[in-house]
Order: sequence, then structure tokens, then C-alpha cells
Amino acid sequence: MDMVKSVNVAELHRMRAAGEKIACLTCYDASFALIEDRAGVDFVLVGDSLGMVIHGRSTTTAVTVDDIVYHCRAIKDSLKRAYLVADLPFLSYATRERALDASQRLMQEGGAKMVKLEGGREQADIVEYLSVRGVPVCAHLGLQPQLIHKLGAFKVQGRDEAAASAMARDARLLEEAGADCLLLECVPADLGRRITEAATVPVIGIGAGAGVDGQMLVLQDILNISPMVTVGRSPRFVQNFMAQASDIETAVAAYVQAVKSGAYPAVEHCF
Ligand SMILES: Nc1nc(=O)c2c([nH]1)NC[C@@H]1CN(c3ccc(C(=O)N[C@@H](CCC(=O)O)C(=O)O)cc3)CN21
Ligand SMILES: CC(C)C(=O)C(=O)O
Ligand SMILES: [Mg+2]
Repeated sequence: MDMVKSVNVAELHRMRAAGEKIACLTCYDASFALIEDRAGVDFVLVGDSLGMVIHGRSTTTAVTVDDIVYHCRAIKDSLKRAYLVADLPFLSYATRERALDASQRLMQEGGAKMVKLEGGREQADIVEYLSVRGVPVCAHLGLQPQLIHKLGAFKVQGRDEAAASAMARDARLLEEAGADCLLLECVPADLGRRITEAATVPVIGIGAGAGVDGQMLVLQDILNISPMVTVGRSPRFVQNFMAQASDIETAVAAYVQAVKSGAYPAVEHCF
């Protein structure tokens, strides 16, 4: 295999500035990691959605730092070019000390290049604490699945103007605290565009419309095999890329191409 330049924070910024869409997918094992890397996925997430698609739970909240480290270790050597990002699981960043300890494990044991945590302004202090110590942070706004036991259901966030401006302010505060990336989940497309235009760091969306800098989906959703898809509860933003593909690598490459060209997301995937 030829030496290829790996994606890093600077490359994500370059892509944003150049208007090159960032293709992101979750990944939990070496077989898929090699396929995603070869297919040109830029940003690979070991997300706590593994609690749902790998462990079979109905929420993400039972996932541990050990689980995320385990799956990072499974994929890290298969990624030659793609950027490896890892979720900080539920309550693993409840204090500065816990956040730093968990991030240390994700980076040193798991090989993650960036950690992702859910929350708005209330996490700005943690983001700054990690960032000034050399931990790149992606701040995840909008639908925060780790709040499921307070929210009651996975639903679109930021629908009214008060909630939308609060989220836009949170995005600004998290950037000022040192976040190197933002992720917006399940927000109206116009809010996704508004936050992206105001941002100075790359903004990745999942169900956040076409106006963001990159798109994220859960691998098992695009392959049409995740439990939510199988039981007919596919979120609106999911597209089945196996429908037109003869094999998995072709489906993943079609997803990357659709993100790069802007064909995904189409209006029917947006809120
Ligand atoms: N397989 C899988 N895919 C995901 O995208 C995903 C996970 N798991 N687990 C963690 C979170 C949970 N996610 C979800 C789950 C359900 C909806 C959902 O049912 N959304 C409704 C919104 C209805 C509304 O408020 O209007 C939808 O119709 O899309 C959205 C995101 C996204 N993440
Ligand atoms: C859906 C993405 C954004 C995520 O956080 C996960 O896979 O856990
Ligand atoms: Mg997650």
C-alpha cells in the first residue's frame, strides 16, 4: 500500500474552506475500517451508537470508555488515511478529571485523534480543559442521545427561534472554548446552514441538512442492516446505499461520492 497523507485537523479546515464536503461514517471493526478507508471516507467515528447497533441496546447510555477503546483498537491500524474520532460515552466527561482520563485512554490506547462530547455551553469548561492540553474536541449539539432519559425520545431539536438562537450561541461558545469541530444532529436544515455560516471550524451534520461542511451517518444504516432500519423505524436522514450496490465497498464508495457531490442529503433527508 502506498503511503497516503492522513487527514488531520488542518485538512478538515482546508476542506471546509475549499467547499469540499467531508464524508464521515461510524465504524466498529477492522473489516469495515479497511473498506471505509479505501472508499475515501475522511472521518471515521467510533460512536456510542455501537451500544445500539453492536450491543443491541435501545439507547447509547450503557456504553463505557472500555467499549470505545476496544472498538478503536479494532480499527485504528486499518485506517491509513481516514481521521479517527471517538465518542466520550455517557458521564465519562462529568468532571474535568474524568474527561481528561477518558480522553487519554481514547487517544493513547485507542489511537483516536479527536474526541467527541455531547452538550452545549454547559460543556464549554470541559472543552477548554481538554483543548488547552492538546486534546482536539468535536462538540456535538442538537439531538444529544445521551440525554434520552430526560428527553424521552429521539427528536428534532432547535425547531423554534428561541431554541435555534440558543443553539447558535452554544456553538459560538464551544468554538471559543477551543472546539476544533462541531457536529449537529437532527436540526432543521436552515439552522444547520446558519450555524455553519457563523462557524470558523468544520461543521458535520447528521440530519442537519445540506448547508453543513460534512455529513455523518451510521454505517449499518447506509447498509440497511441496523436494528432501527430492520424494524422500520429508520430516521428521516438515513439513505440505503445498498439498494443500488452489488457489494458493501461499492455502497460505501457511493455514499462518499453522494456526500462529495452534494447528492446526499436530498430534501427528503432533511428537517
Ligand atoms: N442506527 C443508528 N443510527 C443513528 O443515526 C443513531 C443511532 N443508531 N443511535 C444513536 C443516535 C440516535 N439517533 C436517532 C434515532 C432516532 C431518530 C428519529 O427517530 N428521528 C425522527 C425525528 C422525528 C421528529 O422529531 O420529527 C425522524 O423521523 O427522523 C433520530 C436520531 C441517531 N443516532
Ligand atoms: C450518530 C453519531 C453522530 C454518533 O454520535 C454516534 O454514532 O454515536
Ligand atoms: Mg454518539
